[in-house]
Amino acid sequence: MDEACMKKQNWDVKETELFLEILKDLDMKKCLDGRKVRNNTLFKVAHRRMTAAGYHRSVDQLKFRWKLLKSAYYKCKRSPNAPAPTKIQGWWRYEKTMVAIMESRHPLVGPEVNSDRNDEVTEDSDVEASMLHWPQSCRDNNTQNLDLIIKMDPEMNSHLKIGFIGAGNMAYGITKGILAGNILPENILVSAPSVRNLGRFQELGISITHSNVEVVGGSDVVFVAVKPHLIPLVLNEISPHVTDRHIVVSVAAGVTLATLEEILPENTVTIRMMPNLPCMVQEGALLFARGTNAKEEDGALLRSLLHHCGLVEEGPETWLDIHTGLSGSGVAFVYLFAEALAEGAVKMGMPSSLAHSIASQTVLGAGRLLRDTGKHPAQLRSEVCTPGGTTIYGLHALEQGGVRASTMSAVEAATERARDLGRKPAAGYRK
Ligand SMILES: NC(=O)C1=CN([C@@H]2O[C@H](COP(=O)(O)OP(=O)(O)OC[C@H]3O[C@@H](n4cnc5c(N)ncnc54)[C@H](O)[C@@H]3O)[C@@H](O)[C@H]2O)C=CC1
Ligand SMILES: O=C(O)[C@@H]1CCC=N1
Repeated sequence: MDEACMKKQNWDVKETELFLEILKDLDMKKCLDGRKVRNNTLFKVAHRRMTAAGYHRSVDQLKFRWKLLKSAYYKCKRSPNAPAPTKIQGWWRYEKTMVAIMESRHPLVGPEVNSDRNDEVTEDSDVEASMLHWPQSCRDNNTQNLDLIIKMDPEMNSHLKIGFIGAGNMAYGITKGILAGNILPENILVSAPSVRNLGRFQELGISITHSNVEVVGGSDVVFVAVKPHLIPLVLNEISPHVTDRHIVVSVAAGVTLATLEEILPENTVTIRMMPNLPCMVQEGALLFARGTNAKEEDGALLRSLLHHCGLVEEGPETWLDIHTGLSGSGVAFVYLFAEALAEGAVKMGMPSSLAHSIASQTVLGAGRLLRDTGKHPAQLRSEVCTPGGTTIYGLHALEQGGVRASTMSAVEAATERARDLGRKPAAGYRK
């Protein structure tokens, strides 16, 4: 719906009631102490929920409506016997919910907040002035912010429509992680040119299509999960259909935000992300960087959507290629090591299947201990090494084989390759 059309439409009772229920449900009282950007997050969540329910209002329109409602509330509070406020038709229908929202304010709210008592507004009032505020306590800690957002709205993403362009291993891994959260399969749509990879998505109850454009038309968050050399082709195809409703997330190795932004319409919210395959079992390691138009709340939304995939971190774009070497590809380096461990045991006489299952459990156990204790790997290594014992003999052999240097070189080579793909996306990339 275009903006001019939206502006002309008056709010009806059902729409206003839904809006207030959403604000009440989002526990607005927690957001009332002084931060514009947090406030935007709340209205953005409300916007997405309203859209999912079929009401197409912009974030600014929601803020303005809230401001009028708040103004009416204060008028009534000051003069209970005065005639009903005229700015909100049928005010009496909303009064109870407004009281419930306004009078359950969070104890953190300071005097600054009460300045909104002066909100005597007209239709021409400055929308920005109606900003709500977030608690000071969640200002500088991303994880805490995320937790708060999710806590505020455990259903935050449940109405979001998620699309995948490309139905390969990575799309499948991320999908499995997302489904472990509160997204239902019917809210996901996946496209690929052939049916070859789509069957396993169907088995999860996910809708499939051969049309990338259909995916964009039916999604709020669009993951582009095709091989890097196909990114320009796919983005050029979907570009005319991308709007400000969308967050476009590319997971393609090497492909830069600049490339995404160059092809997609101006102002598109883009995010570049590097996941890894263990998303499939909710043990992924994901790093993302936001594009020029992606706001902090877009990052928060992505984190909350993906937090069942595993560790989700945000960083500068320059780290994305490094993360590709460390973790995107690093998973394969660990598999190679696991395979070699098992082969060593086979060489010494153990049956292959037992050797492989013990190798995988060894990698899993070592990884969990490393992550859960937070200890440096060298510390844990020393805890395994008895002086003159077996481990130090084995470690010596590994060092003689240059395992440390070759592992570092592997991360370096994969990082450089990702950088190279970013410089010339089609260079030597094979399907
Ligand atoms: N496999 C991995 O472990 C990781 C992969 N990535 C990235 O994820 C992306 C996808 O990689 P994989 O899933 O491994 O590849 P894949 O080859 O398993 O999947 C690619 C998918 O794209 C589909 N496709 C091809 N042309 C298309 C088009 N024009 N429109 C829509 N779909 C099309 C294919 O049919 C296939 O389903 C790559 O860019 C890669 O760099 C990132 C991190 C880890
Ligand atoms: O090998 C690749 O290019 C992709 C990116 C990271 C893992 N797999």
